[in-house]
Amino acid sequence: MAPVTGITIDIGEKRFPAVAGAPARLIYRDFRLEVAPFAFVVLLAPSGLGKTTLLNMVAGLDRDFSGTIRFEPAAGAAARPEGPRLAYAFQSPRLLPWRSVLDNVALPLGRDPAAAEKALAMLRQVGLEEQADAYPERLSLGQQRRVALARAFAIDPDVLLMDEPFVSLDEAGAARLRDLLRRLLVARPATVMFVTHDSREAVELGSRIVRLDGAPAQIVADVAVGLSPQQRRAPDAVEALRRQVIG
Ligand SMILES: Nc1ncnc2c1ncn2[C@@H]1O[C@H](COP(=O)(O)OP(=O)(O)OP(=O)(O)O)[C@@H](O)[C@H]1O
Repeated sequence: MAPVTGITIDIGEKRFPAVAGAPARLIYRDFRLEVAPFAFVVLLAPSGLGKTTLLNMVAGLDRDFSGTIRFEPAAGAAARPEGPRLAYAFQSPRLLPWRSVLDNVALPLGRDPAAAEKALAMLRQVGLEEQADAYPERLSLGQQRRVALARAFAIDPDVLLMDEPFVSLDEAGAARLRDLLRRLLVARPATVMFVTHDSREAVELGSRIVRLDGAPAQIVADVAVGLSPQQRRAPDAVEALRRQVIG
């Protein structure tokens, strides 16, 4: 099993300079968040607050900030010499339109000789084996999001970063994808940071919900979710916790 890692985020300052008429923006100052190995942390915040910016910094895509992001293997596990395996599911599925569904899933596996076989096994798990040779444009948005999940899990990630991966779906479609995500994580546990502005989605998925607000962004609520899988399906329990989170 993957040496699932914890994440210690310590941001001194993150700002965006002024561009074309828009003023400079201070997004984070003295921001600290520790994510335990195997946690499913949901970051809940209104639009434009800096959630995507935070994931980009954790992913190493944005290094223009002061502070540190550290990954530490779970107790007893050895760190990978090459660093943790990170998967990032973006807000839009970001599939390559000129590659087949299978090739899109196989892409992060690089030169692994078993890449095609592994990608097909992942597609089977997300229920899209029959679409392996299709091109992404032929798929519905829900199916494209499934392919994006298959691609994220194909590398057996230690850390999974997810930026509103289920937006723009109808509620039934989003619920099916949440179920699928839960099943995939049972098979391959990972440390998850999941961004959403949907408090119900947060309660249904998270083991911990961190709500951000203000500018610069601060943690205004940090709630451990102690619901059993059955309770998560009970509207009353979900609603009670949702109210606790949004205050
Ligand atoms: N490259 C950039 N240059 C300047 N400003 C930026 C840049 N990227 C983001 N911003 C600004 O920083 C703020 C935070 O952006 P971010 O995308 O992290 O928000 P978010 O919380 O993820 O919002 P959303 O839910 O709408 O995606 C926004 O006001 C955005 O306009």
